[in-house]
Amino acid sequence: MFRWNTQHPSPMPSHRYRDVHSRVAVPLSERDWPSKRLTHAPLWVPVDLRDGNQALAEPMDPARKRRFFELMVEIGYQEIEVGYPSASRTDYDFVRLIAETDLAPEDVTIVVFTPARRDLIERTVESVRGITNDVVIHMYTPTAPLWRDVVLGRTRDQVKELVVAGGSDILELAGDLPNVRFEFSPEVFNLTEPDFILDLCATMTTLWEASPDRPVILNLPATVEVATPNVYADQIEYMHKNLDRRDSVILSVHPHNDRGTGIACAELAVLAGAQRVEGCIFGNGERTGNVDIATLALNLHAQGIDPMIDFSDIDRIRRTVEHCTRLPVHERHPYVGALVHTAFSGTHQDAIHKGFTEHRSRAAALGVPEHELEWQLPYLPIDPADLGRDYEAVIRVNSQSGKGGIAYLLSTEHGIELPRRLQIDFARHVQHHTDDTGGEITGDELWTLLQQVYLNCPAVRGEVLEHFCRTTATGEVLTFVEYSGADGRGWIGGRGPTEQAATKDALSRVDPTKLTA
Ligand SMILES: CC(=O)SCCNC(=O)CCNC(=O)[C@H](O)C(C)(C)COP(=O)(O)OP(=O)(O)OC[C@H]1O[C@@H](n2cnc3c(N)ncnc32)[C@H](O)[C@@H]1OP(=O)(O)O
Ligand SMILES: CC(C)C(=O)C(=O)O
Repeated sequence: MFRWNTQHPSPMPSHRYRDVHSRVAVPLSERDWPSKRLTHAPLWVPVDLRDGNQALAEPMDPARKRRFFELMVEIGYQEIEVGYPSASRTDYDFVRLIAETDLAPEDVTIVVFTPARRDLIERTVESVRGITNDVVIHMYTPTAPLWRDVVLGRTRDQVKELVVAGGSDILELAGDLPNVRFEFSPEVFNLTEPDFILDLCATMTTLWEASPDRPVILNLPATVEVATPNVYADQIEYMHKNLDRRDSVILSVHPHNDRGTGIACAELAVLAGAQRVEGCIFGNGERTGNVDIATLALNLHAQGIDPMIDFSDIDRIRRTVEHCTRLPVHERHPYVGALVHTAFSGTHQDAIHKGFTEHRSRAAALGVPEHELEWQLPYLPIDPADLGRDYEAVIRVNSQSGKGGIAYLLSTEHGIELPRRLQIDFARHVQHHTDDTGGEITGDELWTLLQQVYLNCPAVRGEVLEHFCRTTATGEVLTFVEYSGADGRGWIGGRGPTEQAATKDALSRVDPTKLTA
């Protein structure tokens, strides 16, 4: 039999790891999420100022925190985790700044984060005193077996006591503040026994008297991503179906990206019943990061669903985020990377070029502005213009490119539409050039090469077959003549202020002895 797979066992010690199903039970047997659809945006909660910040070698200074917060407000986030006020003076002072100024518009909810430790809870509650906005006090505790054993050194019952003690402290210190609500996160939810999570969540919603008017946020983090996204979706759907007081709970998720599938986890979790998603804009965060809530939002946009956040100037957002985190956003990062709307390869460029032409003529035929017309372009999942990008970088030419890309650059940057047969001829010259240099060739360099090859070359001898006139973006006219010479067919050009002058120039360079005009 044909041996089509010739891979060998690797020397990697994979036997050291256990699969997720032997680490945690996932009791869901009938699942609804696979047949559900995304129809609207969940409540997004950026945690860049807390979870993202705690992952930076150099945490944000007050000016950076403020700039980031202002950006989040400006683009539409309505609930923002602003810090871990008991952990550092910067975080505490930032919460006080919100209390003492009008930095936060009144409809923005402020979230502060605390562990279940009375001294730290006291400091947290102190930090939010005087804030008139809605406030969420977010308490977390490790609950997964490894964390119970190794980090806390407590049994399940003792962890429950810790959670109840923390929850009671919060209630005692902030329960009478009418603008304050509560959030609980069992840390490493995805590795904790489901019955324990249900027990802790029921205990907290009872203790905090969750009601539809004062719902409790239960945030179920994949603190460390350990399974395929369908497993997380099953875990979330199980909670969605079995949580106590479900109508008084806002079910939230907080995926990380250790396996590179944080986005899929969040999307499937929303299908499974999650209503709120915590993450970071462009995915900063511990290790491989928190889930990227910009990509999540734009994935909705690309499906025709309003993300409720304004990414229409994505490069300005990127620059601000890069400034605040001091981390660069990768060129291939979905939606925002410098190269994500660019095609270098010939067949893709050809398709995009044709797609733009079709788009323009469809818009004209329907009498609809191009930026309003339904988007159907090959290889471009969304219109870069929706994100404030122009079309300049959509096509870039190197040795992988073909005539379509070259023609596109000459057309968009120099206003000149080459006839198809000339495109084919010129593409051979460009290919030699890019093979020699090994690099990219810009629109201006293509223009220079075009002039070298056809306009600044010596005259030729041959018989004129056909000629084409083209007007450039600067108004100059170029005439290209196809001729048949001793070595076969070729092209040569001439230029002038008018068609007549350009044609006369071009024809004179084919065979001056036959010139009659
Ligand atoms: C998943 C997450 O993102 S969780 C957030 C993580 N973020 C941070 O840790 C950033 C800010 N943290 C800090 O500044 C500090 O760790 C502080 C101020 C919170 C505590 O500092 P320290 O008192 O010096 O404690 P340290 O950090 O060394 O150790 C943590 C202690 O808290 C315990 N602990 C950890 N999580 C929790 C929790 N959620 N609730 C209660 N206790 C906790 C640990 O078991 C350990 O206890 P031990 O000292 O008895 O062994
Ligand atoms: C405690 C929660 C919210 C968290 O940051 C995590 O698990 O990553």
